[in-house]
Amino acid sequence: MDGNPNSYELLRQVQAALKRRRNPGTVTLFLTLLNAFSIFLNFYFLFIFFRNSSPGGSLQSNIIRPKRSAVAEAKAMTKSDDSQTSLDQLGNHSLSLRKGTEVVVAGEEMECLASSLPEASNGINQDLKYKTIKQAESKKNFISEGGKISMVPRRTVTNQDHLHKFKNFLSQPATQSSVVGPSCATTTSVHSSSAPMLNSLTGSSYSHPNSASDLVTKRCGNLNPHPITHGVIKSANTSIKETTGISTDQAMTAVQACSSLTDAELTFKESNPSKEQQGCTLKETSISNHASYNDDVLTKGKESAVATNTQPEAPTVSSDVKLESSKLGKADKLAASGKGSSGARKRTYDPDYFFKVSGKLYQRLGRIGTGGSSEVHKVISSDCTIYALKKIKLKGRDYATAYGFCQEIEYLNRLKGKSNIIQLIDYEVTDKALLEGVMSGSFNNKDGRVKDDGFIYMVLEHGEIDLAHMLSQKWKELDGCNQTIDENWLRFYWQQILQAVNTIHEERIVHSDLKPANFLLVKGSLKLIDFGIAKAIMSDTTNIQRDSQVGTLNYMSPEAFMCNESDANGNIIKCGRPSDIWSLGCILYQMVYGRTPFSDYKTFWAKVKVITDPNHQITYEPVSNPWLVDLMKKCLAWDRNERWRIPQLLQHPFLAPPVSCHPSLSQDNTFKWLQLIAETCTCDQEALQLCYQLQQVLGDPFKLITPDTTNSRDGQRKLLSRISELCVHLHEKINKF
Ligand SMILES: Nc1ncnc2c1ncn2[C@@H]1O[C@H](COP(=O)(O)OP(=O)(O)OP(=O)(O)O)[C@@H](O)[C@H]1O
Repeated sequence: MDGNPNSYELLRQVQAALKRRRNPGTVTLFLTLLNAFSIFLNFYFLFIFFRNSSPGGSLQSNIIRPKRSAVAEAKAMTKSDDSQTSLDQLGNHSLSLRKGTEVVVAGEEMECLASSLPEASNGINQDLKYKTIKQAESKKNFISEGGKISMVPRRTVTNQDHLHKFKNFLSQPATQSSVVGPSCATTTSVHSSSAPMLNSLTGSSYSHPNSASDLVTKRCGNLNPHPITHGVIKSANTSIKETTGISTDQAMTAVQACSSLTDAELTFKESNPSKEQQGCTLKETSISNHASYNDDVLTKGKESAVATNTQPEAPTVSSDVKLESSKLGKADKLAASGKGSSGARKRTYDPDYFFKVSGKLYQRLGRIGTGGSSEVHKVISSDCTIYALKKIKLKGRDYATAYGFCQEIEYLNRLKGKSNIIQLIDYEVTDKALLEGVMSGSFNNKDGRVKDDGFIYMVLEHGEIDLAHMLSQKWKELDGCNQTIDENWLRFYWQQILQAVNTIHEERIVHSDLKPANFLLVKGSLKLIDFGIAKAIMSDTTNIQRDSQVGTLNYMSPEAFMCNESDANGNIIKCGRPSDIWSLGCILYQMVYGRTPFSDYKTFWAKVKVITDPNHQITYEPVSNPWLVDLMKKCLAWDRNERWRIPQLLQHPFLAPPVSCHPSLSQDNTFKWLQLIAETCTCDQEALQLCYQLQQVLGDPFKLITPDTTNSRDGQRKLLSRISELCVHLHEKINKF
């Protein structure tokens, strides 16, 4: 009653007033009514008091508070992107809300709120939460919206909006941060659609199967039914020394090949010593390992050239391998074809997929080219280096030719370490007598033919593309543009060609088969290949006498056709360095005009006739740089003694910068003004050419008029009109600048 002092005061005042009005009956009745009203009021306030202090009194606020708290937390967490705790909470919240949405159709918010109450912080136990839900369910102030039963009171519409936002957030693709951490599993179950993508980004256990190394393993697994260890993959990837020009398949094949070879090496680390070759360590043990490995492949039916076997069976065959490797020479084919394998597993390699050279195995990656006498294959060694393997069949060839092929090995050995010559890595001549004869210079069976099924194998540095292909590509690019090959491109490669040939000439070797196909681009530089018909120059003479007439028709010098014949003076015609220079002239001609000088002569005899004719004039169409024509002429002089040598060619003005293309201009003061003009029109090739012609006419007028007409009016007129003609043209050109 302390809580209602004003009501008593009011009562007393009413009683006093009534007494003053002296109406006792009415007053008594009124007082009775007033007391009754007072008692009712007391009960009413008492009821209100107890109602407010009961658990039900705080219930409503509890319902609202955690609801707000949940939404606020959810909102806060949508903003949070890096707090681990918040992310964990997000995982819990998202799961709870989803559960509420799916299970409790009516009263989704209540279910959600009950399960989302932060138990530790608000101290409400599960029972209270249960009561909260029940009491809330029993309330009558629910609304129905659009046919959907909603337990949300009207005054919590704003909270409902937040919840919708929160749910929207959950239905969006999860952010990267949402999948990080231990909650990602939960998140994955909620975001089923985005889970796979998310998993690949996480650092959790989900991410592991998709990690980069596993991807490699998986990819390799597609090709290779057997698992490849991480170590093997790593080793393969890091040791591939050259991949240029390998297709993805080839690269994968190479990696697998390496993995198989490396595995074999790891497994078979036995007593065989390792050898250093060209900076690459190739283990002898790999021979037998490959042999055994490939025999496994064979036994399994030659499924694939790249199939690798890292299964534990490999070590068990090592002893067989060693026995077998000694018999490989004859047993290879038998083993390969499956013939002769009398139950026991043959431990040899499959020649369809591998080459064996000097006991080392090289896996085939594909055929690069076929020459007149050989096949060239792209191969990969056990240390994952790409090489070219040249295979020459000897059977049926005359010994002179076979001898020449063996000599190629000798020359390549001599030219080891020369940067512009293709490097010989390894070789094998199966006809040992032939090789010994060549090496010792004592071979004398030059008339017969090779009867045995012998081969020459040469493992060579691998080139990307040969000059013939480069040229045809270049001309294809220019096709229809009415353009000539870019002069700088020409200068760049011409210089490299000259330097390569100079290297062999300095070694007293004449190549004799120079042509664009025999210059290979290796890591951006041209290197000389194919010394099959090369000849060494004897020490007592500058020329060599050829045993047989060979070469490639379009590039053959006049003397190459007449080799060993007698000239008009009765001297034996020999081929030497100038013969190579002629071939270089043909290559340059092709680089400039896109065809060889004698390509118009189609038949063999027509070509022979025209090339050997000293009076034949090679046609040179005008080109922008007149020095180029001059350079070609210096190489294609019919008389071999007139041809320039390589050191001279390397100094030719064509290889010098444009302004100094006209050296005489700078040497003679008389022509200083011409030089100045030339300097101002370096961008205009026609103007440059006019300067050059003017300089020639002024410098050497006898090219235009004969000495005896110099003093005649006609001669002088002719000279002056030519000079003025050139000056007028040059003037017009300069006016256009
Ligand atoms: N080391 C190499 N790397 C890449 N490709 C090569 C290599 N050696 C040769 N080739 C390719 O193989 C082709 C034939 O090679 P090569 O000229 O050595 O054989 P050949 O039988 O002597 O040919 P030919 O005598 O007809 O000129 C070359 O034109 C070139 O395209």
